[in-house]
Amino acid sequence: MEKLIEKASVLMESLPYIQSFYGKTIVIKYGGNAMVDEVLKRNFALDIILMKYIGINPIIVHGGGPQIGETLKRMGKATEFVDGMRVTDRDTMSIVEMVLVGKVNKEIVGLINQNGGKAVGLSGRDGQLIRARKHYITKPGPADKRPEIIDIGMVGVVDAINPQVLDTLASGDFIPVIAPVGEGEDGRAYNINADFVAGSIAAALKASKMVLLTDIRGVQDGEGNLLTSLTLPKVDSFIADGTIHGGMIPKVEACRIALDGGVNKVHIIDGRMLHSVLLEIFTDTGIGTQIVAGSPQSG
Ligand SMILES: Nc1ncnc2c1ncn2[C@@H]1O[C@H](COP(=O)(O)OP(=O)(O)O)[C@@H](O)[C@H]1O
Ligand SMILES: CC(=O)N[C@@H](CCC(=O)OP(=O)(O)O)C(=O)O
Repeated sequence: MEKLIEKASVLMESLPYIQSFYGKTIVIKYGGNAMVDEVLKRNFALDIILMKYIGINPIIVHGGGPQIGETLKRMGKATEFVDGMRVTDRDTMSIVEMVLVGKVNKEIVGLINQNGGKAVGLSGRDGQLIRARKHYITKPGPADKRPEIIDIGMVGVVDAINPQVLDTLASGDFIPVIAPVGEGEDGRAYNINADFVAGSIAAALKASKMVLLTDIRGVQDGEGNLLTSLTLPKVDSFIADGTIHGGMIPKVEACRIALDGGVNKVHIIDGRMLHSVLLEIFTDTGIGTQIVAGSPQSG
């Protein structure tokens, strides 16, 4: 009996959160490194279905970096990253699109639909959802020289988001699942880091929350301690001293884009933990790292 009462109190703990998120949009970025095994993937799908059934509007943006890497390796194609971005020549771009749109996207859509949800897969090229422009990396040159500009091929940054297609899907009770491929003015496909896509979509929709699922507990300090809350000025100093590096940089930058765009709350959490999305959204304690705007003084 006590166990049953315990169950009821767990449900009750979620009531204020269900009330406050009812009818609201939450953008969830599902990183390729968090798609570890079949049980995790199925439970991620179930979490999203539950959110939808209780009246939240979840929007999924997925990655697939490791999955792209595996396919490129099988095809004997080398891959290189500059500042966390995959150098993407024309051949690589068609493989990126094939893996993200044709494989990873369809797998997530399939899992949600098999378990009773209504998911629709999209790439940023569908319904002009993501307009991209070419991304160049700029490195400071020697004191008296101009900065060095590095061309990394068909890598894009988000130029504009057209949320019309997402609004249409939400009004039909569908769950949009978005692959991070955008289309340029030249009509070509561009490979965009999925964190940036999530941040830009959350900002365009003025989402109530954005949650980035990754393969680590959250942002850690130099000693490896989990930081439960972090301000943007502190993020800047952690990037400057190298505490935040590699794949964590696009995540915190995506949080900045979302916060600047009016998103209320942004979180980086461990997607390898079962039901991590639900724990973040529906419990008093939450998990992972919350990033807040903060003032330069507040650290
Ligand atoms: N300060 C930091 N705190 C936590 N992780 C960090 C930090 N700096 C760099 N990282 C790295 O960022 C990684 C997450 O980025 P990434 O592997 O690109 O994830 P995803 O595939 O989910 O997008 C972590 O596994 C970790 O190695
Ligand atoms: C430009 C760039 O690097 N794009 C990424 C897109 C996929 C992605 O972001 O996947 P994760 O979230 O799983 O890392 C890539 O090619 O790997």
